[in-house]
Amino acid sequence: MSKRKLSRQQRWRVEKVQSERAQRAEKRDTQDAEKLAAGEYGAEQPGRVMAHFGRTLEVRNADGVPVRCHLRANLDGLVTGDRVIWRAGQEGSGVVVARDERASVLKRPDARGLLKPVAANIDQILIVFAVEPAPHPNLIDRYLVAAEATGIAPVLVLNKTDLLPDDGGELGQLLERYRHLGYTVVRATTATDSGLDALRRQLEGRTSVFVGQSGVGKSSLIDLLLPDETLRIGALSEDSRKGTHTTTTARLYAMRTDEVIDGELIDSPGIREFGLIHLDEKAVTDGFIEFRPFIGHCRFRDCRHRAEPGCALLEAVEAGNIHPERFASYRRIVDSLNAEPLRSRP
Ligand SMILES: Nc1nc2c(ncn2[C@@H]2O[C@H](COP(=O)(O)OP(=O)(O)OP(=O)(O)O)[C@@H](O)[C@H]2O)c(=O)[nH]1
Ligand SMILES: [Zn+2]
Repeated sequence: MSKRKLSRQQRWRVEKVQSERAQRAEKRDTQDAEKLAAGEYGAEQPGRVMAHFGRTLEVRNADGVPVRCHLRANLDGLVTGDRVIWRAGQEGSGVVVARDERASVLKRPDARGLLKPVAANIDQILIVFAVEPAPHPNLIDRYLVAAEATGIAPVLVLNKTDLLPDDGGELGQLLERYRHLGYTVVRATTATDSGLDALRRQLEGRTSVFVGQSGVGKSSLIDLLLPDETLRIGALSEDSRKGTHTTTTARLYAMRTDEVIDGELIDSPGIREFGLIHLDEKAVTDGFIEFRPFIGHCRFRDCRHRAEPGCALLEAVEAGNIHPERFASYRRIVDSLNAEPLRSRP
């Protein structure tokens, strides 16, 4: 039912229910504090947030078992991937009492365009490309720049290598260029049994997210990496029954071999759509990692690296130290930011 169609009385009831709910939550928090003081909770132990639904969290304990927890009143803004300290209560639930320092945070714009953390402690962003659909020339650079701005290491994953010509084709050469820049490049295919071996090695011991254009095979890869698919989908549909936003809630999944966790994925539709919005010109320049030795060496301090005399970047392109296609790509990305001021505004 649309909100506009609610009668005044219905609206009043909705507000009443909401305020009662808020009061109950507040009361629960007070009770928690009392229980904590009274020693009704177990010892402090480490855990990791697998998912969050308002003030309820799913926290994975040290043995990898999920526990429903709620938040202590003074803790707010926990996100999937956060490492926390929690204490077990009765009936298999618990309370989160503290959050560890975050090693990294992935942010996304909310409905109003404000950047909000959606996941924490991610070790690498896997940028997935495919032989088919072939990436648009600037696309890899756009993803790399966006990843560099987060401080989280990007990894290029070329998927569908079964479709690659024997000589590797243009795409093979392109990826060599990125490897030369220092980026990790991994090849994958879901078409053969050993097609994910290199990818699995790259995922081992790390927390990763998959991003990339539609159709490159993210779902196919994730489904193979997390074969317990019913569990995964089951968890998602359970969330939607409770009325939480499955489209925005990120979830942490453990990849296991013989019950041992050997890597973790954080996934949500929003994270998969990760892209270049919200960057300014400086962030784009900084995101081209091979530019770094030359930044600050232009004759003019406010050089925009267009046609200025004594531009260290242009000279580096001339000298063959910056690939002309990367530089052209840089230009195009900066121009697109200027052309879309609304999208680049935080
Ligand atoms: N030949 C080949 N096809 C693949 C491979 N991996 C995935 N595909 C196919 O590519 C198509 C798209 O795969 P998806 O997994 O849906 O891609 P996605 O990135 O999740 O796409 P969105 O959900 O739109 O973001 C499907 O038809 C897959 O079967 C591969 O390694 N080789
Ligand atoms: Zn310059």
